Amino acid sequence: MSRKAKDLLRIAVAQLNPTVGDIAGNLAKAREARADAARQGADIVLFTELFIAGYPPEDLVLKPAFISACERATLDFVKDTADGGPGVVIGTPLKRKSGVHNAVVVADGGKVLAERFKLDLPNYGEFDEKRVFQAGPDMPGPINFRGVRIGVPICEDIWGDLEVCETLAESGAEILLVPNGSPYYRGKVDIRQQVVIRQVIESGLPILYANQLGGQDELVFDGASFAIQADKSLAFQMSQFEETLAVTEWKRGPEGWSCVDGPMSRIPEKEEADYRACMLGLRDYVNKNGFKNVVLGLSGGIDSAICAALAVDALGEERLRAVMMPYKYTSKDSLKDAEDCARALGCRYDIVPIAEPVEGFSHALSQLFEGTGEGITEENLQSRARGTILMAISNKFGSMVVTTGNKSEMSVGYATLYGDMNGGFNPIKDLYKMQVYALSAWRNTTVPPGALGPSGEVIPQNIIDKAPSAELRSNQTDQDSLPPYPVLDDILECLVENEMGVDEIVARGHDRETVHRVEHLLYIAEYKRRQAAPGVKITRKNFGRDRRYPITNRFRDRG
Ligand SMILES: Nc1ncnc2c1ncn2[C@@H]1O[C@H](COP(=O)(O)OP(=O)(O)OC[C@H]2O[C@@H]([n+]3cccc(C(=O)O)c3)[C@H](O)[C@@H]2O)[C@@H](O)[C@H]1O
Ligand SMILES: Nc1ncnc2c1ncn2[C@@H]1O[C@H](COP(=O)(O)OP(=O)(O)OP(=O)(O)O)[C@@H](O)[C@H]1O
Ligand SMILES: NC(=O)CC[C@H](N)C(=O)O
Repeated sequence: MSRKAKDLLRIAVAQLNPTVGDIAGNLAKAREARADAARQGADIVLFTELFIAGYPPEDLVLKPAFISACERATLDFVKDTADGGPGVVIGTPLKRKSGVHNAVVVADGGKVLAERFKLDLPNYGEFDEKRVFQAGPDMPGPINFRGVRIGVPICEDIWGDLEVCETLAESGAEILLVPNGSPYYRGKVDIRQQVVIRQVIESGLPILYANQLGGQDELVFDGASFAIQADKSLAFQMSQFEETLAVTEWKRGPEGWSCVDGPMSRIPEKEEADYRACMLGLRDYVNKNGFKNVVLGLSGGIDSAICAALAVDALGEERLRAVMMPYKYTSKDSLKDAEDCARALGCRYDIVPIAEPVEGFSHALSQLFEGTGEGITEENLQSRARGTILMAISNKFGSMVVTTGNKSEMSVGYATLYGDMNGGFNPIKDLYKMQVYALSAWRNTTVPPGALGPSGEVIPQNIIDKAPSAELRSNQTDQDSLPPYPVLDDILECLVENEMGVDEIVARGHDRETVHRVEHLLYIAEYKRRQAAPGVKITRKNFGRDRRYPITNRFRDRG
């Protein structure tokens, strides 16, 4: 085993997929990774933020039993390092006199070399760390690891203004190892690199950034760990969306440490990245919650088609059951498109007509509803019959219902509560309709790495080309009720992601009345979103923790 580490250091980066709360499983994963790193001659293994607990543990941190179990597992892992193999930098919550901390333990030779506490607790967007953790009381100093002074800032410590990296450099650190739990949103890889480059400039030190992998409820941790040399160049790049361990080699020269060997993986472009995030988020939600398979309503429309493709890619064709539930408004085209889609994907396809349940409800209500005209109530009964059938299949076979509302629909409430909104998880909840089209067209030409589905046109072109329709009455299209999707999506992005004012949106060329209407629909659909299934976060601002609007809300922007 290499002990000559003064001028040469082999650092293994464990970009692994822990499960929140599975302390024993996470410890086993850490052990396996360390054994692998040892075989590859590593001196030290860098794990990601709170690896033993899984990130983010949220209010589990408030449970003393959870905290002590994490510390016990961490100390077991520390003992392992007595074998003379690699040392470790491992994240765990720790309760100390100063409170419960988001911490890192650095260990070698069977002993704890140092504990470090996160100073900057993120408390915005999806993060709530001030709720459960105490910030570290002191600026951290470097840790002597086999003669090398390493600094260990923890995730947000490199994002804020606390100058943790600079202070570490001033107190003699030679290299910075940063464990992260940094969730995906579109374009995040570039943002992280800019953040790290800024810290490299301020500290003059090379920075190794290790990120978690995997889905955790609404969040997807995309890995893509990397390092930036002291000269600001990219030293190595690990793959995105893949669980992997890489051993990197670092040399000490007259100018300090530099990375001389490490992987240089490709980072996917926009559509591929979003698609793979949705796929990984769905896969981990289903697997980590113990579902053997999933079920969805396949209508012949684009939303359910892309969800079916994502489910097959995430889980394999044998784990998806697609159900067409026709009624008198279902067109021949829809029947054919749904069947073609299921056939192209190779999944199970069943047809369960809903005429009987819908007419049964109508019959049961006929006296009560006497003298009223037909309208949205009758339309929603179709949707609720479908939702009930899917939940029955779920109960009978243990399949989780995948729900299929895109972000445009979820924004304006264009979905039926206890109907098509039924379901456990929504892989496209944070994709606007136009993005659903873009990703569908992209998937028809490309099978992403890690996808279990087939190649070719898995979403029949007719589904992409035809006008979207809920088919709840004759000749209905979405555009009867909503502005054209390119217009709607742009207005929504302005309102939701950018919090823009109505005047500003109108100045982009939108009709004022349309903007007011969309704003109103967005506000009055809050009650639906509060009852909606969770789904994968893809944008900077999703409808989960990122956006917390009141349901009861009379504010309207009238300039
Ligand atoms: N602030 C509030 N807090 C709590 N509850 C509130 C509420 N406002 C209304 N409600 C309740 O919500 C009910 C209305 O919501 P809901 O029953 O969902 O019905 P609603 O939103 O009126 O209608 C569903 C809409 O989704 C559209 N759509 C589009 C695409 C597909 C599908 C499909 O189903 O396949 C449907 C459909 O065309 C229609 O415009 C009210 O009757 C009231 O009980
Ligand atoms: N005939 C049907 N058979 C099975 N499921 C259906 C049927 N109609 C609607 N659904 C379910 O309800 C969901 C909502 O319908 P919606 O019309 O919004 O989406 P879509 O049909 O997938 O796409 P599009 O809006 O492009 O037509 C569908 O995605 C599907 O899961
Ligand atoms: N876990 C953290 O502290 C992450 C915060 C950081 N801003 C990120 O998104 O990467």
